[in-house]
Amino acid sequence: MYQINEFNEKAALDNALADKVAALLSQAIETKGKASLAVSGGSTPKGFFKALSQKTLPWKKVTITLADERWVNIDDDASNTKLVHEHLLQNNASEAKFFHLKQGEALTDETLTDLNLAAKSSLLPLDVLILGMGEDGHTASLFPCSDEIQTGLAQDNPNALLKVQPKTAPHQRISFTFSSLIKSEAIFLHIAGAGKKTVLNKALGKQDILEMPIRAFLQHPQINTQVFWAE
Ligand SMILES: O=C(O)[C@H](O)[C@@H](O)[C@H](O)[C@H](O)COP(=O)(O)O
Repeated sequence: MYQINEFNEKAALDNALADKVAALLSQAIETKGKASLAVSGGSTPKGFFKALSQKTLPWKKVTITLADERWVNIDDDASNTKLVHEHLLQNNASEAKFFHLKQGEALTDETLTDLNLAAKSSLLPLDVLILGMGEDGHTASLFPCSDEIQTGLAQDNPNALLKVQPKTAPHQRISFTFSSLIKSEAIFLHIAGAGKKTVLNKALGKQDILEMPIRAFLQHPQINTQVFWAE
């Protein structure tokens, strides 16, 4: 299921999403003493990150991570870790903890196993998940072009994370699996621009999740993905 929340301009969208996420994180902290948030990279979220970073909440009790990461050095401009440190882990949110997906030099099977164990024990299920969407309907690093897409979307995949080698985007990736992301308490799809609305309408028009992986979230019968969109 999904619900579309439309805004007249991106600043209003970013502020509304930041308000909503701040409230959900505060609620999780009140309920269980901690909260976890996974965000996506790309160009869309910078304004949202800045707005969220300025919110007043017990940030020391929040752990932030990424829905996916490019396996590059964290000082590389392509790094989502760099993006989050420069735009979200600032201001009040600088007190939050960060769970690094990019750990070590090579993404070896051993590294992946260690990350899976750590994510499952200290992070999952997520309280709040912010997804982006590419023009091809990928989300996180669940790319339709990748050989790993069926594994990445498998509802019974016991793993939290997987390696992905997209064919239409640069860099080896590490991504949370659909099976781990769909268990998030609250899921948002954050998109902006007319082009992304066209992609969203295409995603809503058919069922094939291998063609457009974002469909696996939008058409899930129990999970209500909140789409936040502005022109
Ligand atoms: O690592 C990444 O690139 C993201 O996690 C990816 O899933 C992103 O959210 C979409 O590609 C949308 O990116 P834009 O916001 O740049 O359109």
